[in-house]
Amino acid sequence: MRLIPLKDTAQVGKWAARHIVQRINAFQPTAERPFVLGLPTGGTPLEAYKHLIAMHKAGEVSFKHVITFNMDEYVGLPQAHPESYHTFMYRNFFDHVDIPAENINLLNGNAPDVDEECRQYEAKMKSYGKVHLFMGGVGVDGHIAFNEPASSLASRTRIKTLTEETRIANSRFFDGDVSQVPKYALTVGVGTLLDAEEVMILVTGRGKAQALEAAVEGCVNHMWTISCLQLHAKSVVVCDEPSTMELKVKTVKYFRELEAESVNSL
Ligand SMILES: O=P(O)(O)OC[C@H]1O[C@](O)(CO)[C@@H](O)[C@@H]1O
Repeated sequence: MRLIPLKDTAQVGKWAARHIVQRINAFQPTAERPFVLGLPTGGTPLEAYKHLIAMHKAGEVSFKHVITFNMDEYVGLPQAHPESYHTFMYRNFFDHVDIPAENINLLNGNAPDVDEECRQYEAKMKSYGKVHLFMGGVGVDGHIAFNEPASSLASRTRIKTLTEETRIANSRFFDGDVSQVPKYALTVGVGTLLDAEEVMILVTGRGKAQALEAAVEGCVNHMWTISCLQLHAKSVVVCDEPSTMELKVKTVKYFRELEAESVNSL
């Protein structure tokens, strides 16, 4: 695992965007051989999306031959709802870059048969071979995508019940009213994420400190599904200073020295 200890949210977003752009450009995608990118929603990746848009507008990257798969979507929320992950993605990213509509994949939380929807999503992902890079965030309770505590570390895309903690955390997007936050979501599984060639997780804010500790210093455990990163051959965690509050000083120092070149390049 790589841990990139940065100062603040702005640096985390910039580092993440630059990493994605480097990966896409090094891959030299074409229509026949597209780059497959997994994407999250939430407050954490907003800075990364802003930087990706800026880099696109500066001519540094094209998304013409990039296929995207989003991590998750609420169940039962109309697609056009301002807080659906569908709306989020178009508003914060897709509407501002050159990605063709047919390259965008989002789970349909209103599908008449959600199990079939999830099966088809996995099958479509597999049809491209693999996801080359999956970007994600982490929940306060350590969930990765919407794999809440005690999700199987072998899980695939499926419907999940959201915990009260997650619904309270996300109520900030629903006028602070928990009752408006959907109770269920469709989400890629932990196993789905582990199949990606590379997983990059962004962690910002004091509220995520315990989750970061579980990811980096804890044991692999289904109660903190973020800890699955320790099983991945190529995972990178990009974090800000407040989120490192629960890590040992020596852990942060170790990674700061190890990643000095990368951190100082910002
Ligand atoms: O970035 P936020 O808003 O704290 O959200 C955290 C988490 O919520 C989810 O976005 C739900 O998809 C998680 O995957 C994400 O990491």
